[in-house]
Amino acid sequence: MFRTISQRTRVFASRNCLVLGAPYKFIFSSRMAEKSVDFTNSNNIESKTPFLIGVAGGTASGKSTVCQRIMEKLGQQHKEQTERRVVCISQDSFYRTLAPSERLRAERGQFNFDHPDAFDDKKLLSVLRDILAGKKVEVPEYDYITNSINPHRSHTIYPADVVLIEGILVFYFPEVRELFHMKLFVDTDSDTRLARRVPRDIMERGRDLEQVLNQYMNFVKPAFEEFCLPTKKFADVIIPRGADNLVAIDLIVQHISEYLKRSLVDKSLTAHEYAGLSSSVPSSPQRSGKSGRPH
Ligand SMILES: Nc1ncnc2c1ncn2[C@@H]1O[C@H](COP(=O)(O)OP(=O)(O)O)[C@@H](O)[C@H]1O
Ligand SMILES: O=c1ccn([C@@H]2O[C@H](COP(=O)(O)O)[C@@H](O)[C@H]2O)c(=O)[nH]1
Repeated sequence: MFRTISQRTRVFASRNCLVLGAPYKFIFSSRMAEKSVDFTNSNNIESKTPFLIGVAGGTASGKSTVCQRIMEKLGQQHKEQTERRVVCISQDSFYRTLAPSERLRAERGQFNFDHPDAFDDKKLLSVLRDILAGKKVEVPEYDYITNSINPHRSHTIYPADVVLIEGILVFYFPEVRELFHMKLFVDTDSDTRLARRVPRDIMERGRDLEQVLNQYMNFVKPAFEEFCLPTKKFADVIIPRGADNLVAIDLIVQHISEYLKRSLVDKSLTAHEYAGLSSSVPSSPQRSGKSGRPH
């Protein structure tokens, strides 16, 4: 059911996913591989779809840091935006605009930003579809201090070969989840995540200790258990300890590099065809229609 790629790394493999840990052997599951997305661009010409990688995990698990490490190792971090072959987008850019009453609640720390309803999943879906169609897209910048989209700034995402989308609930919405060619789940224990979130939210997101802890206990922790953690089962690869797991990051980088190399040599290679190269296992639950929402 699994294809053995190398004998160097131990992988704890369940039927449908990998847990990348310490030494033994590296096994690829076809769940990384079975997406078929055929799109045409606005000129009705079939365009090459980028390889879309979803990166989920609890708050402060290290999703952005893992993506940053991947970009660095692929030498993409310091390239001009228009030159990048790998780009990264945050699901936080797709928080929805709050109604005035919700805004007041948010200011008092009484709005649940960890619930799926806090996101504009339709907009996320439409942007991802445009990306898969090879289009240039504008992604809003989210301001955690004002709890709203920054009206003065957005980021242009130019067509790239590989697109990483990171966020707490990127595997929650079935239509979004089904677009990914590869799904990673950053699995960092809750104590470590809270210990990282507290200083981050105080230093970078304009909160005080009491606000951070209240929000965590009232919303973040229960929503993680109800909405985020159940989506771990959709992951192809689970990364314990996040960015500390250099072995896992190297393996993922190796996989992406291979795709980048092959797509340079063979310009007509699609993300799906590449994914198919490592495929030999039956459909994932969502493709065989056995699963919808994760809980
Ligand atoms: N492996 C690590 N060791 C120490 N600090 C880390 C590590 N990974 C992330 N952090 C820090 O923890 C905080 C949250 O990390 P981040 O990558 O932004 O998580 P997420 O994107 O999942 O919210 C940041 O301040 C980051 O610098
Ligand atoms: O206005 C906001 C919007 C979001 N949050 C919190 O952010 C995290 C998600 O971001 P991570 O980088 O994955 O931590 C989520 O847990 C929200 O609670 C916020 O506090 N305020």
